[in-house]
Amino acid sequence: MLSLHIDGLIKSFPGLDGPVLRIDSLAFSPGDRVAVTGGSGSGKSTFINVVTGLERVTTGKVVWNGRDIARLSETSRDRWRAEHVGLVMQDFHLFPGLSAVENVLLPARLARVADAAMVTRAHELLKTVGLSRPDQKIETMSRGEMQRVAIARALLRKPGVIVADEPTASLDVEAGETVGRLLLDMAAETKSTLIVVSHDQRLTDRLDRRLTLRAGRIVADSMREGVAA
Ligand SMILES: Nc1ncnc2c1ncn2[C@@H]1O[C@H](COP(=O)(O)OP(=O)(O)OP(=O)(O)O)[C@@H](O)[C@H]1O
Repeated sequence: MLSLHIDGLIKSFPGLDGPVLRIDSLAFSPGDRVAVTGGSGSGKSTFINVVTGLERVTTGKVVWNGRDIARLSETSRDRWRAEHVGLVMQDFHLFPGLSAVENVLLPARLARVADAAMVTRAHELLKTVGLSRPDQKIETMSRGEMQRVAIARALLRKPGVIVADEPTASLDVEAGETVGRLLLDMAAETKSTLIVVSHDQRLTDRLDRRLTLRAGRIVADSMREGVAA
């Protein structure tokens, strides 16, 4: 579980009139489950990119458990992210030619931390997400199955925070329901802080807190009553 404190964050791109993201102050407690919503171009992906260190902020602090990742070099941010963040992206970022279990293990192998226990965990995670053929090649899987592989991969190293960008967007209702539930159940199991960008109301209604972005600003930040587990 990780806490997040953002302070004086500005993200600008050259050639634009103003910042695409501006957050004066924001805090997530360890284990928070937060939905991030907002219209197209409101800054949701930029928010994810800066809180995970994929992008460097222009100014400001992004402090995870006391560590300001905005001050780290790109290499150190990459290392920090690999250790602490489970990323589930809309387009999966899986590798064709590799099997389901090879995809789950790939980041850990690249980080040289894939020991026997992790191989066992990869197989267990695939079972948990409902996939019984660990050796099936990615390119032969349905989109719902691919998203489950991506979730298993994100959870392999028991990340302190899971960040999912539109995890149900390209799935039909039933697969989206399954993937949403898995994400919540598994975040609870690893006690991870959970940040989900989504337009899927069935999914966002299950989260405790909802941030709404407009033109790069947080325009609403609400706790939800009677959240379904
Ligand atoms: N690398 C970049 N260079 C210039 N402008 C950028 C860059 N990345 C994002 N932007 C701009 O920043 C704004 C926010 O983009 P962002 O992708 O964060 O929005 P979003 O809320 O995720 O949108 P969508 O829901 O359409 O994916 C947009 O106006 C976009 O054009």
